[in-house]
Amino acid sequence: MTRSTAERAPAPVAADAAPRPQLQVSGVNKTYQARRGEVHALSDVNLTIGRGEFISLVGRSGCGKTTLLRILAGLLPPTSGVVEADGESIWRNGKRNDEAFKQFGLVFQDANLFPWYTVAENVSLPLKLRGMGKKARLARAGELCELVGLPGFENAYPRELSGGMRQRAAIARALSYDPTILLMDEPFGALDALTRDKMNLELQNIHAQAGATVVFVTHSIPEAVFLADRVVLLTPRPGRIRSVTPVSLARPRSLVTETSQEFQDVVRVLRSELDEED
Ligand SMILES: Nc1ncnc2c1ncn2[C@@H]1O[C@H](COP(=O)(O)OP(=O)(O)OP(=O)(O)O)[C@@H](O)[C@H]1O
Repeated sequence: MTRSTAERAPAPVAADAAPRPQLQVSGVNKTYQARRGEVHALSDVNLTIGRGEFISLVGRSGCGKTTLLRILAGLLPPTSGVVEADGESIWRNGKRNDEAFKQFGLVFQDANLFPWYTVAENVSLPLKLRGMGKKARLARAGELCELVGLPGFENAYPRELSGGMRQRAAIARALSYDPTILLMDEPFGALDALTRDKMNLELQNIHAQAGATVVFVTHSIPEAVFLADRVVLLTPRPGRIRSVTPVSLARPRSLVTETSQEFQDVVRVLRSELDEED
């Protein structure tokens, strides 16, 4: 296992070298103006994310995970620094580049489904907003329900679904317009342990099929390691990248993977890094 600390933005590459990374975070800082004074939430964050890569973001409460994800998601401007998707800057002078954000899908801890819409209507809502006709978008919703493990629930209402099923519908909705980048903020944080295990297995399959790049925020180190190609550990006050740990466990991973020595070694290293902060 090779590891790097506080990854820096790479040097520019020649035109004929490897393709450009999908997401590039360079020198990002974020300071909030709070009543108790300034909060330096992120300090000099540098990260390069490849196409199709699965990145888990972990760290103690308050280390800036959500702040970083919200900056990537176009919901919060950085105080300084650059974020690029496919070489396009997604923030310009504090203003969002809406064109660049069309390729992003977002999933949060709360599924945020509209209770008066069926699953299919919720899942296909982004397609409606993009002007797709009803027949085509409901057909697409059917495919997505299949993909996320909700076949036969197209006409159910959110109140008829379990928490895990609602999160599946939220993932299907985020995938409806084929985003190339999926940003997920503790999507399974409110689920019980067994459902969470199941959702992790399914997310792995969805990621393999949809091929999107994923940035996944979690408090759970085992969950982070199970899902990720690389785990990014943030430390607080101010939030900065402490380490980037590649996870080379073979895919597809199963629950048996978690009993392997390699899995447990990676989890132990990350836990001990967190403990060093105490
Ligand atoms: N709107 C805000 N105004 C002022 N300070 C904020 C605001 N949002 C976050 N912060 C502060 O910025 C820091 C990073 O917060 P953030 O929510 O990004 O951390 P986190 O790692 O996602 O935490 P958690 O794991 O608890 O969700 C914290 O010190 C937090 O108090």
